[in-house]
Amino acid sequence: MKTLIKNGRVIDPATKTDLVMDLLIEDGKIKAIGKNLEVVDGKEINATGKWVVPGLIDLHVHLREPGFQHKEDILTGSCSAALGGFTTICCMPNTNPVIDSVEVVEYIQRKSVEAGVVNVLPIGSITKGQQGKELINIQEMKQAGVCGISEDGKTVMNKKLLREAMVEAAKLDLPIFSHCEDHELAADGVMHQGLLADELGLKGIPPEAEEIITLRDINLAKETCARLHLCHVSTKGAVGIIRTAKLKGERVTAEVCPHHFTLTEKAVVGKDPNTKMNPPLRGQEDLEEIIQGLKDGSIDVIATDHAPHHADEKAVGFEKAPFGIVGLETAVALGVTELVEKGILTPMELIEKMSTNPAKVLGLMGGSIKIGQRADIAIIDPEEEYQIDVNRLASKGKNSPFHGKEVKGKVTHTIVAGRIVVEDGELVEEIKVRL
Ligand SMILES: NC(=O)N[C@@H](CC(=O)O)C(=O)O
Ligand SMILES: [Zn+2]
Ligand SMILES: [Zn+2]
Repeated sequence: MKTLIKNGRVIDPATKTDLVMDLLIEDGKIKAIGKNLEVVDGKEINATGKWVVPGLIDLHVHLREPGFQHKEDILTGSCSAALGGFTTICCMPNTNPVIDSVEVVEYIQRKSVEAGVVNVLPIGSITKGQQGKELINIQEMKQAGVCGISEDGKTVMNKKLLREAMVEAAKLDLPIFSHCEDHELAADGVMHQGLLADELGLKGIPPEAEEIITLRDINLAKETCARLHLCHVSTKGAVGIIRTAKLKGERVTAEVCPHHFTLTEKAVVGKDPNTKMNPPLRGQEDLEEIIQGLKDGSIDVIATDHAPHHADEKAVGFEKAPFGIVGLETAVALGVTELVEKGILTPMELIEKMSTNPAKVLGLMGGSIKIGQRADIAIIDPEEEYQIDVNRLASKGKNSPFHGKEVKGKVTHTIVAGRIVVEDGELVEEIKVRL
């Protein structure tokens, strides 16, 4: 099977390539890159005016299976990822059962291979059942194939236990994905703490809840030589802490989510439960610092924190609704619209944060376009304008604050190991029929 992508703007941050070229895929691998390539017995994709980029990698996805398939399952989540241009996704362990055993890791691996859409890499929990009491068997989980460990949704509040986990993870060279939230300070807050929360009569989550744990985890990682990756950074102070740590040469990486560089707490005014997520939408100064962090490299990665919930679960009012919004199918559009169009990041910098840097965090090949490598590729039309419509998402979750938003930038093709899974902005027929 051969596929020739003609005349696309090939953007590869790994080799600093940004040139209009052709790309030939053969037997699942990148066979050639250059001008005027031809194929006699294959498929041709006209990519004129489009970006041809390494398949996007999302370090932060909630697939909800096992246990919460009414919110999402491995197949629908994988389809949502493919439509978003992602060829590899890492799934968080807050499932039921939690990803704390080899059986659950193998279940997810089997189901994602059966789904056959994108690469799915499970993230193990740090403690058994995410109960914060007893460490999982990290070595056994690494052997089973987890790409990292995380307590996402929670923080390991016991510092000694976390330190032990870091020591073990460092030995195994396994990254720790840290959800930074001091449980006592965040308590029963539902939005960013401040004047607006007071006005709306809603309990606030103070920025210090994130910053104290960010600092704690950086300190522990420094001492244990653990590979620390900070999830969904949302505050000005946290960006500052990360910047300082990096200046001191500490080995820490950090991600932000599209909603945190697009919206502020002002979006919460109508108390739409689809503006409720953890960490919450913050203030204008926080958003500006996140953008500065993206620009100056303090923030390495853009991850979605795709957190689907059922409409009925969200329809119980802002205060009671669960935290989380979907993100896989809107990330590229928000990146193009909010960052590239506004001159904050170049197209190459955007792709670096959505593919090359996530691959580095995982210590994986990929995140680049090199001859001989597995052909995980996305094609993006940066000029296509449209309105986000949650009813068209492949995800079971329709919980997005971006319904109706005018955006620019659409994923037209996603190719996983040489196989086209998304074509002209839609899942290919053989996958669609299984939904
Ligand atoms: N981000 C969220 O608001 N929710 C996530 C948990 C998390 O990422 O902390 C979820 O699992 O729903
Ligand atoms: Zn989290
Ligand atoms: Zn999460």
